[in-house]
Amino acid sequence: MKKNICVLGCTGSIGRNVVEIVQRFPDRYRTLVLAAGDNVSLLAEQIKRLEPEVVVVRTEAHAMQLMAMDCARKVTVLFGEKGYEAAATHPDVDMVVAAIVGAAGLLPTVAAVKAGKALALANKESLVMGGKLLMSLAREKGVDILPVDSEHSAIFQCLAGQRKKDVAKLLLTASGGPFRTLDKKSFSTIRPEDALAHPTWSMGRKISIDSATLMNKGLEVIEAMHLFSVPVEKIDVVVHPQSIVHSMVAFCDGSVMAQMGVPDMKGAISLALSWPERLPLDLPLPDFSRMNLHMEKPDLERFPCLRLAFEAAQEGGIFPAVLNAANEVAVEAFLQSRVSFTEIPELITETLLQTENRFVDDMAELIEADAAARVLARSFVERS
Ligand SMILES: NC(=O)C1=CN([C@@H]2O[C@H](COP(=O)(O)OP(=O)(O)OC[C@H]3O[C@@H](n4cnc5c(N)ncnc54)[C@H](OP(=O)(O)O)[C@@H]3O)[C@@H](O)[C@H]2O)C=CC1
Ligand SMILES: CC(=O)[C@@H](O)[C@H](O)COP(=O)(O)O
Ligand SMILES: [Mn+2]
Repeated sequence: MKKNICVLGCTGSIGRNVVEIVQRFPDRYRTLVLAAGDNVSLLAEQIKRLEPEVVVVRTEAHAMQLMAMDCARKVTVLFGEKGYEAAATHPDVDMVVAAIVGAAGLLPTVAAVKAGKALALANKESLVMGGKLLMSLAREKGVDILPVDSEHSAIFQCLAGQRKKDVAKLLLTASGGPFRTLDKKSFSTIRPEDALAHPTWSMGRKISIDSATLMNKGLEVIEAMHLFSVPVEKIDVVVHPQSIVHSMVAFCDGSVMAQMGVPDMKGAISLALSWPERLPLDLPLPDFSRMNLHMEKPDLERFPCLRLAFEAAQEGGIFPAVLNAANEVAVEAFLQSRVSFTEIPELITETLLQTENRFVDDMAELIEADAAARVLARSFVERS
């Protein structure tokens, strides 16, 4: 039987890869629901190719624009928060791929879990913000969360068939980003186009900047804590510029398992769609005969975002959500050239310092904390 899929964030870097895989395996998958943000023209193309029943866009104006197009005649067009929720909970959908970027992905992801849908999770921000709540909801609903993030997919694969009590450490690999070897004195002159040029992966704009500051790895540490129920003390980051080892797990007997492959997200995405099966993707194998795999320690002094994320993970409460919100504001401001590269961690630090931490037990409080952190962070952008 075909698996009916809803792709949240179908027009993004992850979403386009999902669409490619679905088109390649039409006997296995059908995209019943496609949810984009603002890219109406790409969504229109995807509608022609995939013939979904339902599509969602961010605004009513986008929905009107789409409905005026020939390709959307037979499609139900929805928009906004209610639209994403309807998409994620559509009764005929078997699996939701959560690939909206940032905090905007939280509510549809929660809706999918509440509706008991299998979840292929790319949107790491939802776990950073509300990991405890989301994971306990998933347990309550018996929902399988299949990680799409390459490191978490790697760890998931290394853990398969292992006993949790035998795990000594999760070792998350980081490429180190485009400035791994750059002198700290030059950091203040980094331009958005320099930071967007990721050395190994092709990804959306926000995550590319996060990789350049190493905040991506910080967010991934928090994501791993929740996904694998492991305390932060059992998670290490290893810089590995070639991005061939996607991550590793060390066990109590000193054995270390690594998952490897070329840096192409189709591997992790297809595994989340097909687990426990594997699809014949024909990706090239890494050329080990020419490779000298390099690993080194992360430099927390040049990349303070990673340190901030470790600290927020240790603090818990609303701090990871505040860190995430401030980071989203800072990255957006950096992309608009309103703050410099070195001001990104400064702005996050200021936001955390001005926030009193507290522990919350519902999503509404978490969203309130996110909103308050954004107001603070934006005020720092205005001042800078
Ligand atoms: N790219 C990668 O290789 C990896 C990504 N991830 C994670 O996956 C997620 C997606 O990343 P990526 O694909 O790179 O991001 P992109 O920026 O390429 O795509 C983001 C997607 O989200 C949609 N979107 C943006 N804002 C909103 C909003 N407010 N409401 C609804 N939809 C919105 C966009 O729509 P539109 O374009 O139509 O406006 C687009 O479809 C992120 O959380 C990222 O951290 C994790 C591992 C690897
Ligand atoms: C592909 C993927 O999973 C990204 O999150 C990737 O890890 C980014 O690279 P960095 O290791 O540079 O953050
Ligand atoms: Mn990753």
